[in-house]
Amino acid sequence: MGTRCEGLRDSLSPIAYYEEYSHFRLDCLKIDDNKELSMSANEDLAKERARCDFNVSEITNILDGGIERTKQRKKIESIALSNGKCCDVTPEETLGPKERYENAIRKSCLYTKIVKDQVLTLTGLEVLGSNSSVLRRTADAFFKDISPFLLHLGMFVPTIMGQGTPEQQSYWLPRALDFQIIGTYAQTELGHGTFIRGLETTATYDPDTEEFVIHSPRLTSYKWWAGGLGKTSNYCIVVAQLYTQGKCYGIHPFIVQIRDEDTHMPLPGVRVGEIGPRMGFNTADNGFLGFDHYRIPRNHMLMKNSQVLKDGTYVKVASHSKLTYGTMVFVRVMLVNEVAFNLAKAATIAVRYSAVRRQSEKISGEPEPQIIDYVTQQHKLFVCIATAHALQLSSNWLWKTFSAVLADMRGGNTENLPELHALSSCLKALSTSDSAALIEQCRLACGGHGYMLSSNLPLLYSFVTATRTYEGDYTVLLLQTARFLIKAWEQAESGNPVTPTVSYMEEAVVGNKYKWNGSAEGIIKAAYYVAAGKISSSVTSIRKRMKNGKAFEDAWELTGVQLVAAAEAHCRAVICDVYRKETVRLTANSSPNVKTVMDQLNMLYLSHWALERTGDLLRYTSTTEDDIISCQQRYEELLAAIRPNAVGLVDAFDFPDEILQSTLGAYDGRVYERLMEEALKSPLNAEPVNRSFHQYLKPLMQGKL
Ligand SMILES: CCCCCCC/C=C/C(=O)SCCNC(=O)CCNC(=O)[C@H](O)C(C)(C)COP(=O)(O)OP(=O)(O)OC[C@H]1O[C@@H](n2cnc3c(N)ncnc32)[C@H](O)[C@@H]1OP(=O)(O)O
Ligand SMILES: Cc1cc2nc3c(=O)[nH]c(=O)nc-3n(C[C@H](O)[C@H](O)[C@H](O)COP(=O)(O)OP(=O)(O)OC[C@H]3O[C@@H](n4cnc5c(N)ncnc54)[C@H](O)[C@@H]3O)c2cc1C
Repeated sequence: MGTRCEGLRDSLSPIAYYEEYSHFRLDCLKIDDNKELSMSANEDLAKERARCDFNVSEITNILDGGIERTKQRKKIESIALSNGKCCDVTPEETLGPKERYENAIRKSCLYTKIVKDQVLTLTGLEVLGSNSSVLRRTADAFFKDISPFLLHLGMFVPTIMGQGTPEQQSYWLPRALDFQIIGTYAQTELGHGTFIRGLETTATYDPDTEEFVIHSPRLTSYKWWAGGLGKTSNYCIVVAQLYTQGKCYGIHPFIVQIRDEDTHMPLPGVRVGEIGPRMGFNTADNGFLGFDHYRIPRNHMLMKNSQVLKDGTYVKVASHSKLTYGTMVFVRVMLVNEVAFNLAKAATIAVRYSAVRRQSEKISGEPEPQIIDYVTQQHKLFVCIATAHALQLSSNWLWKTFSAVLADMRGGNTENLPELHALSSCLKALSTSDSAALIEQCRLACGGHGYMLSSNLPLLYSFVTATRTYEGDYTVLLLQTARFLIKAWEQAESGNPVTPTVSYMEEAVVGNKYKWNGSAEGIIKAAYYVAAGKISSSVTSIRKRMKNGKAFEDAWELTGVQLVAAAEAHCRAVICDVYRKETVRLTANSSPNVKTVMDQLNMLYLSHWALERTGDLLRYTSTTEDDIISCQQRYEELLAAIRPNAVGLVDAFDFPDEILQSTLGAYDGRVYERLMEEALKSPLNAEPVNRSFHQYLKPLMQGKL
């Protein structure tokens, strides 16, 4: 295709060039007829699939959580995709902000109707809970960016379920699940996101009318950011400082109607709008919201964990003061799965493209190699596949832990909540941070074409990098985990029992140095020793600072960098451990080749992180330089071993093209054809000469401006 353009620009006048160009456009569109560029799949990809030595669907089933889950997912996908209305004729990224939003609403309604009429009847509510990733995955066939309804099912409904009394649930849930009302979660304000005890919106109880008066006392108290708030939602959860009988009881959740159910006009006393263009999330109408002494009925306070009686008496029901934060914990757990899924998409795009793309010469005069044959490319990409597995399996494990703690709490036992909070915080922080960095690595691995929006890599990045910030910023959440770790260390030091995920401390407090052994179990143990070493160093620093006269808070603050590193190391060890154990468990009955390739990926992940942290290994364990050299050698052997199966491994993620939405990553590998097809949809190609030529360019070029 390149040869058709060569020299055109040099030999033709601009107008002739455009004329020639528009002719060229038609030629391109005729490519299918004259077979100059084939419609058939790329040959290199076909060869890659032929050389794959394991059964791809076996790994698909493992990742889905079993063969039945795969069948159900495929059924749901086929229902959604067979509808045929999910694809945009005009790429959504080429639309203006209003059209983009309107198109997103059109598709959200269409998708919701399919889910309500066809999916829920098939699966029941399970698809909204433990199996919700199926719906999330299918939704990506409809939205390249984000649905304005994301927060409705993602946070509004879960908050009612987690914070509402049974009566409140039976009133609100049927309306919400039937989409008679659409809601969001408005917690963050202009002035405060992280420090939620500092929120400024007030909810003051008036016993005379049995109402709460919701008020935004100043600009910084305006709600800011909630997805779907700007234009879509007519209800929302508002998190506000509760005042009753002259006393403030801290933040509580309220259900607040903000728009008329019929006209959709904002109600009197409510000021609502959209916050303006963002790095991503541009179809999600993130909004602002302010209240002017706006009244809501008393029973719109979500009262499962605490209540305000008719006379204004405050009653604490819950046994743990942080249960109001429950929705955040739930979403943090969900996000680990969410980013694993997006990283798997990026890896699929980059690996397939790297099998199609040929560049440079390894040996003079030889054909250009597929770029996936460069070991540096393998180094960039295979860790992405392995990390997607690691995070997917960790997310399944975290979900099980979450469900168990939730079941305990239903029986009034909150004993394991601190451990769940520490785990969900650090796993959310690390999974989002790793995924964002690796999606960007995938984009870079695709060279210039990765920069095209049609590759889908930039949008995946803009979405996933936001997950590192929202639902608790990376640093802030790791510091939460660090609080738990420091306390656990002190417990272990004094010989008291500690909870399962920190049991490694019991051995480490004795002060042994771990001797490296290159097995999977050995690397995991070394990772735990690194975590223990960093926690111990942090404790020593805090104590030293306190000994020198600092208050605990100051000593803690000054040790912040070490504390974050300690929490990161702890979380990395947990991921390595869970990934290993789950791989062994899930492949126990697999065919030998599946076992081998899953083991290779797992070892690759472990060796990768060992090599990334050689300084820590040398400092906190008895690892030697020779050990590092042999680890590096093993890592390079693993790259070579995985190479023939790389395309098979990303095929196992089983993304239909409609969900992947990428010119570079489609199953058939027709990369260049798709790039050109998408380019031709650019609004700038609708006419040969843009009017700005006559208005500005021509006068400039002819000296008449
Ligand atoms: C797939 C669905 C996609 C949905 C899309 C979502 C779009 C985005 C939505 C949002 O972003 S919504 C807004 C989310 N906002 C946040 O996440 C705010 C982050 N901040 C916090 O969570 C908290 O403020 C804080 C950082 C945890 C601090 O809270 P606080 O100041 O109240 O506590 P501390 O004094 O630091 O700690 C006291 C004590 O409480 C324990 N703790 C804190 N949080 C929890 C919890 N969630 N559960 C259990 N325990 C908790 C903490 O560990 C301390 O314990 P001790 O050390 O004293 O024992
Ligand atoms: C795309 C997107 C969607 C969102 N959707 C919603 C939504 O639907 N509903 C909602 O309520 N909110 C939403 N948010 C808001 C989000 O939850 C907050 O932005 C997030 O919790 C971070 O808070 P912040 O913006 O106040 O950052 P800040 O707290 O101001 O953080 C700024 C910097 O200060 C550092 N910092 C802050 N506190 C500390 C500390 N104690 N110790 C050390 N460092 C600290 C942070 O690490 C960070 O580097 C959304 C945000 C985004 C980007």
